[in-house]
Amino acid sequence: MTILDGKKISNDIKNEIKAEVDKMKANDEKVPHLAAVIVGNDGASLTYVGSKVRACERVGFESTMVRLSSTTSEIELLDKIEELNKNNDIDGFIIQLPLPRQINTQKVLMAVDPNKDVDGFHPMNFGKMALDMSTFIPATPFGILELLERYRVDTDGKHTVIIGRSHIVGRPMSILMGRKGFPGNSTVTLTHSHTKNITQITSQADIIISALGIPNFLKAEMVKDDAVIIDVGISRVADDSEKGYYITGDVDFENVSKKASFITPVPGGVGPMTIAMLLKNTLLAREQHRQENR
Ligand SMILES: Nc1nc(=O)c2c([nH]1)NC[C@@H]1CN(c3ccc(C(=O)N[C@@H](CCC(=O)O)C(=O)O)cc3)C=[N+]21
Repeated sequence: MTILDGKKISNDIKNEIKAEVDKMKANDEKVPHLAAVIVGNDGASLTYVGSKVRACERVGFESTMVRLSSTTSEIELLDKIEELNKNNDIDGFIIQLPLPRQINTQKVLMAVDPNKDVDGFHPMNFGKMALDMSTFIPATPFGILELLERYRVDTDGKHTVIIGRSHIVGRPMSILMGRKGFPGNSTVTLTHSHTKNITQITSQADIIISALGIPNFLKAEMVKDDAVIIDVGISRVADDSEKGYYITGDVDFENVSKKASFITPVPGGVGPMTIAMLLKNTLLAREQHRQENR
């Protein structure tokens, strides 16, 4: 059994990006600039955005955190997005999800300039991804592909079962794993809350990608020998530690890891990869903007 070490790989990627940024600096070129918009003060969201900003600093990117109150109206957020769209200094930006109830998420994601949409959530970019055109691939799916690639996990002709059909992970992942190429060429089954007999389906999977958010959902009995297990779940479970919680995935790691050929841990698996790939998309955005001379 091999642990897919997202912490290590994300560090390697950050070092590669930093080397690119150092070259830009040596040539007196503008470095990539990422902005992150956060509405409200949900603890988990703040932690993630904080990690993104710190990652920018680590690789030498400029970063801007835009904090808006939880009572921000949709119009106010759309105005902010327009400002970021027009600001030539910003190469890419993200709107941290979930958004408060008064704001229509679809409307907001459509307002982001597709050329700055480093999350890859705009329908134009999602469509390009589905059509194999070059675009920003959403950071979490992109991170999973990168892990599979760097560990040379064979996906060709394999049966990949995805648990969860979210717009951010499950749905794009189902498209990416079925695309031509490597990683890809899988036969994909997308399962969700209305799926019947899920154990029967997961038991036949060569690769399982779980993006559900239910601790200990995937148990050893649901997995065949030598399966590849990608755990995208991140749940906070209350405990009496200093933090007041611990982080766990969807997978019963202790027992499932005994059967798996490859498995991602939580923390230290897909999470850190998400951050690294957001940086990679921002670098890509800068390169595109440089070619347009700005
Ligand atoms: N517009 C938008 N883009 C996102 O990419 C986005 C989002 N909204 N909303 C929420 C999810 C979640 N997400 C994570 C990023 C890093 C870790 C991460 O670094 N996890 C660490 C542990 C972090 C901890 O200790 O809490 C790990 O797994 O090792 C996790 C989750 C990005 N998301």
